[in-house]
Amino acid sequence: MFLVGLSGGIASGKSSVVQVFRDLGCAVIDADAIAHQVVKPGYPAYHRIVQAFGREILLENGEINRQALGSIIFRHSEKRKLLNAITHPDIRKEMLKQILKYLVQGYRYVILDIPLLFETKTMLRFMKHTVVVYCDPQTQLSRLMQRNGLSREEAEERIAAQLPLEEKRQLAQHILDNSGEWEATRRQTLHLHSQLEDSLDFLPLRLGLFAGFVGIIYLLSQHLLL
Ligand SMILES: CC(C)(COP(=O)(O)OP(=O)(O)OC[C@H]1O[C@@H](n2cnc3c(N)ncnc32)[C@H](O)[C@@H]1O)[C@@H](O)C(=O)NCCC(=O)NCCS
Ligand SMILES: Nc1ncnc2c1ncn2[C@@H]1O[C@H](COP(=O)(O)OP(=O)(O)OP(=O)(O)O)[C@@H](O)[C@H]1O
Repeated sequence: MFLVGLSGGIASGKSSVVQVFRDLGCAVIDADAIAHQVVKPGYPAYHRIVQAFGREILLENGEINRQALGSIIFRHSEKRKLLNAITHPDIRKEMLKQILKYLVQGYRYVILDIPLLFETKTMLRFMKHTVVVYCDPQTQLSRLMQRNGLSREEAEERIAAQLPLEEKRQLAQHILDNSGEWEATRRQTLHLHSQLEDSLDFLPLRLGLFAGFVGIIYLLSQHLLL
């Protein structure tokens, strides 16, 4: 089994692309969804976050108010580092569990949607392929403002909390350009999917060729000996 690390910038279109892979039946691990899971009441990270950020970041039902926490951590880099230090080890453990689950289920590859893949680098070395979902800066800003109902300043703050998308683009093996119409991105995603599928055939093909070669040598040797 091999791992495919998929990343991008905030609101560049990662979740939309990942949905295409899901629809194709691929195994997908979503780091954002795991980040939401490991901070639920009762989980160890929940208590550490309440200790560090105070009860004012809680909703009435006791759950973490992610909107409130987000507005703190995207504004203050030291708070962001603190939240990352609390949550990232638990996120990594859960990702590892899910990788093992997919391995046992017999999937040949798993797509990991990790927004901070290139920032933290921890998971990077395990990826056979890396993919960046890119869009131009203006498109990213306007999609983020629209989706989250943010002012320009707030959206710029969130974009600045990550490595520039242009830099991520330079670091990835595969780029999906999501600056334009969705249909164009969907087509690129389908093409990438077939490339990944093809790379699956590589090992069985090599084994097949090797077995064929051994077989021919055997037959030739039998023929020559007779
Ligand atoms: C800040 C939080 C509370 C905001 O929650 P919310 O539901 O509003 O947003 P969501 O989780 O869907 O994240 C949206 C996007 O924000 C960006 N983002 C999230 N956390 C961070 C971070 N620590 N640094 C930079 N960008 C981040 C990512 O691009 C992500 O895709 C939440 O994202 C969080 O707990 N983040 C810390 C854990 C983390 O690093 N998650 C990223 C995946 S590893
Ligand atoms: N090609 C496109 N054309 C128009 N809108 C798009 C396109 N691709 C994505 N969007 C919209 O842009 C927004 C961001 O997309 P999406 O949620 O997939 O990004 P993301 O990278 O997963 O975001 P995050 O980093 O916050 O998790 C969504 O509202 C989505 O519907």
